Amino acid sequence: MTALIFSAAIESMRLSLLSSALALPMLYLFVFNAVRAFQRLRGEETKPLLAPHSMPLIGHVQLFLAQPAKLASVFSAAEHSKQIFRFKLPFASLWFVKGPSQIVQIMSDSKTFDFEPMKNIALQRILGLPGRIIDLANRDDSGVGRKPLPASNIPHGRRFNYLERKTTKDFTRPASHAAFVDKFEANLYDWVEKSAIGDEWVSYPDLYPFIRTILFRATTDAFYGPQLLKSSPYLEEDIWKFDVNVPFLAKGLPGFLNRSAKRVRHRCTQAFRMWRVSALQETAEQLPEWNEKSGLKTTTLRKEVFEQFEEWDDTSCAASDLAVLFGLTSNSIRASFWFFLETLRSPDLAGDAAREISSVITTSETYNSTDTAPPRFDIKLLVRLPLLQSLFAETLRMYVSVMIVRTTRQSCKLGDWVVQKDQKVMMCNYAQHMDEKLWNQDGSSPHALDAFWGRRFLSGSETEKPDSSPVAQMEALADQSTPTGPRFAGEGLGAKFFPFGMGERVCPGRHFSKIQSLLAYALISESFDMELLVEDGWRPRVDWNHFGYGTLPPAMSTPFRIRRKAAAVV
Ligand code: HEM
Repeated sequence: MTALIFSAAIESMRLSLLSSALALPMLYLFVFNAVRAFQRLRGEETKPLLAPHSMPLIGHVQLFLAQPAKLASVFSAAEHSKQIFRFKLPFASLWFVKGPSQIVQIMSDSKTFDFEPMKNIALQRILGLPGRIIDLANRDDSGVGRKPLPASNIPHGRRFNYLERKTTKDFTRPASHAAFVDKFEANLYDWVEKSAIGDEWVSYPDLYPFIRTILFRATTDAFYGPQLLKSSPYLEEDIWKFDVNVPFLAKGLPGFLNRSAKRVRHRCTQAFRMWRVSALQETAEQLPEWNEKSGLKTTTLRKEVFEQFEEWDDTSCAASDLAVLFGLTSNSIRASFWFFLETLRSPDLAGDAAREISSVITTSETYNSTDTAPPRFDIKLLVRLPLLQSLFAETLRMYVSVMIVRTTRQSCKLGDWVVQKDQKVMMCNYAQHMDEKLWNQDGSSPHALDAFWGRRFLSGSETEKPDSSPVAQMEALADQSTPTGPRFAGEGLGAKFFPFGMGERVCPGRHFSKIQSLLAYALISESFDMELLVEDGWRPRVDWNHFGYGTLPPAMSTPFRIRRKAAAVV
């Protein structure tokens, strides 16, 4: 009996303990739901909707680390009218911004939305720079504008982010850019003239490495001068190995999972270390815009900035040079590959592109292997040709994917939401470029966004009704050079189309990138016949492992054949 009473007492104690243990979370849940319901009623919910595919405990980790194609489709499918979604990652939540006006707000307000996460991914993870340099960059809260941000106390000489960026961007100064383009053009012509390809067809297994080699050498020699690749001929191969490893490095995964990633990065850095010793001897003041030893002035200006900061040693400077070479070549050369591929795939586009190109040739002879030089182009007019610009823009729309991340420096309002300080927000240009509701509002366009349509960025073309709005008529009157015919309409599209980012951090290489693709296509297609050896309509799959890190590379080879154009019959 006693035992029964005792066990009944124990049972009742257990139940009361259990119920009080349950009561607390239930009370919490009740209060939480009541607060949320109240906030919802007042339109003040504190967190945006969770994105799909979150898993218990690990949230969206798997999606970000191992399912890039699925991530791309989640980004693209998210409705922009809902503005913001939330991804759960360990120790952090990431707000993914889809609303066009919120994207414009973030990109144009660098006082509130700090570039720091992008810098940290690049310096710490991708380049593996030591902590003292990351601290230097992170302690500098003065922004990258000429005027430091009002809240900052950093002395001018310690404004590392501003000084480094200013000297790197020196290549966009008109005189420097002109020297860069001149050299790039000369290097391309040199390749055309010296190439062993004759007037018999030669087959190649893959168009991507073919274009890559031509453009990598022409671009790198133009920026750094020819000494860099001469002293380290293996750098070209290594940089593309490094390129393959960038997604791995950027994710911050443990090194033992991929030992070759750091090895290749080390070899690339060593190449720059060697080059710096012999190339960067003079002061920028003594140098012309371009010289054989160190290329553009920017390479020496950057060295001079690094010398002002004791945190930077030789290896770190060399790693930073590697970052510039990577920025200069990776995204834009891949874009050039897709430009060639998509244009050559369509006889209709290739034919119209050839007609446009012939209108900006400045030399009269048609090129052939024996008696005349390759044609010359008016580059200023070339980059304004409507169809060529549309082809380039459509290439970027289809193949560029950059995850752009910022952190809030202070709490602020973003659309319907209040964002707390230190919240990471992310946008992805690919998600906007593939959003049917943004591009095809009334659902009437026959041109799906997952198919390349080279005339998408033309207005007033035969494929579209001419734009007869008063604004279009005013523009046509003002632009006497193209009074009729299609016009390029790919600028000022805001958050619908921003392959190069926007605002203060817009890509400084965007003009060069366009020149690179258009000039390379014009010169090579005018000098050689090229044919893809693939079935009609075929195109290589993209390599989704690079989703979010720039222009997507192809995951398959594209065989093709090429021969020098036959002599013109006079
Ligand atoms: C198709 C080619 C390219 C694409 C799609 C591309 C894309 C981008 C994007 C989206 C950003 C902005 C990132 C952000 O806002 O967080 C950026 C920044 C940058 N890009 Fe490019 N880029 C290309 C070519 C180039 C080239 C040729 C260079 C030449 C050096 C270059 C150098 C840079 C640099 C230095 C920055 C950082 C700017 C800063 O610190 O404010 N890019 N790029």
